Amino acid sequence: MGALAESYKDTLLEPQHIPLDYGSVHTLPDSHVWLDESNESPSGVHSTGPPLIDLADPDAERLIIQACETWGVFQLIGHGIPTKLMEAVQSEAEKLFDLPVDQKMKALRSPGGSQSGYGLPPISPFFEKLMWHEGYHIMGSPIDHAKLLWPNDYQGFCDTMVHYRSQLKALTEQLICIILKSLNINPEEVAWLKESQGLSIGLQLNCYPACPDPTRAMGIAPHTDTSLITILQQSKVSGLQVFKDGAGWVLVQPVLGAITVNLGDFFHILSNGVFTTVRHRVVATQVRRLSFAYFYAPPGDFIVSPVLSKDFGEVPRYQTLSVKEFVGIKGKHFEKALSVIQN
Ligand SMILES: C=C1C[C@]23C[C@H]1CC[C@H]2[C@@]12CCC[C@@](C)(C(=O)O1)[C@H]2[C@@H]3C(=O)O
Ligand SMILES: O=C(O)CCC(=O)C(=O)O
Ligand SMILES: [Fe+2]
Repeated sequence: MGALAESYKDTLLEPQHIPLDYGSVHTLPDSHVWLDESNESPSGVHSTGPPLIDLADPDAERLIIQACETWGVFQLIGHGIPTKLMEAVQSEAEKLFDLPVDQKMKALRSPGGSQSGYGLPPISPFFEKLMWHEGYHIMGSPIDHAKLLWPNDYQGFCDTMVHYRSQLKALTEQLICIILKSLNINPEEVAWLKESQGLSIGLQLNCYPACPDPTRAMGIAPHTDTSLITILQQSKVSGLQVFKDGAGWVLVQPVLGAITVNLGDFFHILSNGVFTTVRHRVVATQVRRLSFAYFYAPPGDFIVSPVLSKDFGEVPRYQTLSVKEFVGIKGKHFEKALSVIQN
């Protein structure tokens, strides 16, 4: 199923690491109070956000590379993902998160197992407080878990998710080719791009329930993605913020029909630190917000080695290691993982 299935597999999920029955909670419990960390730099919210790029623009490739260097995130239109499909994913996910909590608990992610299923973000054990979040992760076939949720009516959900995943795969690989070429790597020579064998692909459905006290809660704590790139579909409700040096936390304002593209840790290492692995978080909101994140990483045995050149530097800033090894280091050291492998 790929190396990402092993992410955070040794982080200890305690009994409290299960989502609350959010519908029945009307004040923020102490377990979920992050004080005003989620509000630490309100000024940043007013800065201009990451660029909006049209993939059909003749200049798109240059703009994408520029965004990889400066922001590590951009919004994309002209991406070819059908609006109908994006809407279908939204409505299937709504149907899922609308289920009574007892029903959702039947598909609870099992500790030590693969990442699939219902639960809090796997990074939860790194924090003292809990996030105002419930998620559902799909890795490999969605059928087994969906059957637990809807014993007689799982096909529509599964077909939609599988169709969405395959459309996103094609788009993701198109973007990866553009970025690899800028690193002087010939995509034709990258075996996993041609054969798709052993790739790590995960589709995470995120739900941030309506929060009674959003400024003191946290949707998803700051993190970088353990991926090459992540494709994110935000709903109309804003909440995603990215950290930009000099500006602080900057809102990624949802744009109708656009998708958000994040660079993850592996492109940062491959580019010898020139492309940004964007640190981001999600603030809690007064109204429910859904988002869908598609994570793409190379096979576990792929060796990630910084590209060296005049443009990317002649001295490697990071150690060479396999995807699997980095996933292990991330699971242990989380936000410090990149500094652990720094030369
Ligand atoms: C495919 C992936 C990427 C994972 C690990 C594995 C399965 C779940 C993903 C997320 C989804 C929610 C945020 C995050 C930070 C988390 O807690 O779980 C992500 C994490 C990562 O990007 O590291
Ligand atoms: O909800 C969002 O906009 C972002 C979610 C996210 O960062 C993730 O799933 O890794
Ligand atoms: Fe993320």
